[in-house]
Amino acid sequence: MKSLVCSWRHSRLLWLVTLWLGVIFLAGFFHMNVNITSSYRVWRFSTKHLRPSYPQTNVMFLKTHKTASSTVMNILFRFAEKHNLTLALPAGQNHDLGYPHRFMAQFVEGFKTMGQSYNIMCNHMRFNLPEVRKVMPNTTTYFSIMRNPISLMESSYAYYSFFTPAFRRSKDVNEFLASPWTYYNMSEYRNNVHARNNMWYDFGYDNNAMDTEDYVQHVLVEIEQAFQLMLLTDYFDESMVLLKETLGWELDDVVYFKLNSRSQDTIKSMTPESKEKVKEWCSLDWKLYQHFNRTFWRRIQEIIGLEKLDQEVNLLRMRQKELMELCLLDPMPIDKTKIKNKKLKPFQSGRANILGYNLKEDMANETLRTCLRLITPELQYMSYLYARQFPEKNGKSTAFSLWRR
Ligand SMILES: Nc1ncnc2c1ncn2[C@@H]1O[C@H](COP(=O)(O)OS(=O)(=O)O)[C@@H](OP(=O)(O)O)[C@H]1O
Repeated sequence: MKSLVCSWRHSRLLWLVTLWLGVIFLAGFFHMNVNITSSYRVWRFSTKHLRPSYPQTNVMFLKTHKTASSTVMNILFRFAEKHNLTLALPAGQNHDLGYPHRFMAQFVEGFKTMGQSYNIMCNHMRFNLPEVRKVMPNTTTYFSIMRNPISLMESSYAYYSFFTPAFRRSKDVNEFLASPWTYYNMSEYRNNVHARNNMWYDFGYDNNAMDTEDYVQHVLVEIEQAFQLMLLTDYFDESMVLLKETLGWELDDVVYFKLNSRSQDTIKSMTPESKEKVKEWCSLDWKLYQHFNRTFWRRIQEIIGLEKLDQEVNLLRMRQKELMELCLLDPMPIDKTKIKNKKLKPFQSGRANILGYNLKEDMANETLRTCLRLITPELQYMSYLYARQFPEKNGKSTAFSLWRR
């Protein structure tokens, strides 16, 4: 009897131990599963950093203001033409996607009938992810560009000197920055977006918000989740190499001529005090820029490393030089008054004297097309592409028959 009880106790103990081991095993399994899932996420994320095996054609570029974004836009327009892609262009006579209002899907020409069948979106907008997602396919790569807020402020001041009330009231950028609250009125909110934390605003956030650690952290995380790549104006050529690698594009796809640049006499030198003041006055942009400057260089290390980056940048510059020699009459961008073909004059604004180009004469047809695409200012290029994509609609007011000769 004792042995029976004993063996019964034994088997109960055995059963309990088995159950216990089972529980530990299952817990371990689930724990491992969680780890597998999270490392899978990390793995999946990091494969995004590898060069895709075929060129990505679904691309959303948030065109921030005064950040070399028109040069990037020209690259995207040329790529769209080369691959016969569909652009998400501003509806009707508009030249941007509803800026300074938050983007809405209906700001895109043809959205109601075309739904998510666009490939490239790159006009100015105030970013609004849920609405952008209604227009762009799920496979879209999102990227944008940021500039050091100090030089950005100087550029914005010149370009928006008449448009932005805070700038209009001050004599120059140094006077404005010496006492910004004297000129900046919160009630003129939307007209003043270029005067304070303009990048923060373009990404869809409140450019007058309180700069607190939690808030900034929250926004940085949101932007990182929405955008796969952040470029830097201040390292434009390095950015082009990174863009080409991220999208699986060719070198020629990202070769460019600098667009929307200013004459030297409209560039104001900023005092050391003004430069320091920008970091405080635009502290949200300053933090944004610092953060994405760090992620930019980390990404360079991950994808190509500094040595290969140098080689690629050299190749890009050599090809750029080659094309400049092939296409351009003058070795540098020229004053607007010297542009022979008035249809190629870039849009002028404020105190900025925006430069342009003259093409060499007597080029063969195909070369002429290549060169024209490289120097065509954004409004003219957009009008041309709009007319091509929507031949049944009235063209945009700046429509030129550049390619019909
Ligand atoms: N490749 C390259 N590298 C560095 N900087 C460049 C490049 N292309 C354009 N730019 C400079 O970008 C400024 C114009 O920016 P945007 O085209 O974004 O302006 S706009 O918002 O579309 O009006 C304008 O800056 P400022 O000259 O300081 O005003 C351009 O000179």
